[in-house]
Amino acid sequence: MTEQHDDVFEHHGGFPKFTAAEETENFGPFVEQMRQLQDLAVSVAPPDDVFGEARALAQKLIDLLEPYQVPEGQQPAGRIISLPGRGSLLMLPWQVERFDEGGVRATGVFRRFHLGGNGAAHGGVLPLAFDDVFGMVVHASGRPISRTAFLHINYRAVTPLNTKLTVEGRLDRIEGRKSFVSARMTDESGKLIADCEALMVQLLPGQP
Ligand SMILES: CCCCCCCC/C=C\CCCCCCCC(=O)SCCNC(=O)CCNC(=O)[C@H](O)C(C)(C)COP(=O)(O)OP(=O)(O)OC[C@H]1O[C@@H](n2cnc3c(N)ncnc32)[C@H](O)[C@@H]1OP(=O)(O)O
Repeated sequence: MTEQHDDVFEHHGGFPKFTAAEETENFGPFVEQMRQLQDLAVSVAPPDDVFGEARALAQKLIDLLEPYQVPEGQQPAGRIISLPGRGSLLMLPWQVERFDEGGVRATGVFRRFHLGGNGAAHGGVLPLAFDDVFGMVVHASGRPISRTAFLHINYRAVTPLNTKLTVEGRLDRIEGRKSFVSARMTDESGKLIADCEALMVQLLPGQP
């Protein structure tokens, strides 16, 4: 943690105390355009001079945005719960539909960017989806921010791309610092795609 962080944030455990950010006119559409670019970057095969043009345009974007970097917790990305993936490019572009003590439900699709093989989502993106939902489950149930100690996934069926899926997660039980959580990923017919159990451990003061 830098001195700058200490000035700006109240801490709990090793995490800064995050606050929600306001949605603005251009940020959400910008994130969606960046996602479209990610999908295209992994799915196009143009002549090399087209990549040359793309590089030049990308460099313009980098030059435009680079002066505006801020410390963790001050950027809108990841802090706007009304946006898919809370506006974070790392998170899946899913929309939170329920966020309360009874649990968290998010719906969305895996896109071309998430392709593993043979038209299915990469197995590594499912833990990302579940882990983020569990972070929100802990937050929504009023528990202190915790870190994932273990996360166990059962892949029950091939995970399709471009198909609306739902993840529902909840807090099952609490033992001191330990929150035991579970979640299910289903398709619109209710078919189980994957289920997951995890242990989230509340951080002690000073723990990173
Ligand atoms: C923003 C605002 C606007 C919108 C609102 C949105 C809100 C959204 C909020 C947020 C969403 C996003 C949040 C994302 C969250 C993601 C979380 C992560 O992915 S964190 C990264 C991955 N995880 C790590 O890096 C952990 C690394 N490990 C550790 O740091 C330690 O191992 C830790 C803290 C987990 C435990 O270590 P110790 O030393 O503090 O404690 P010990 O004594 O080892 O464990 C405590 C108890 O837990 C059990 N335990 C620990 N690990 C276990 C394991 N792997 N399996 C079983 N039991 C385990 C132990 O046996 C012990 O149990 P006994 O108290 O004895 O009963």
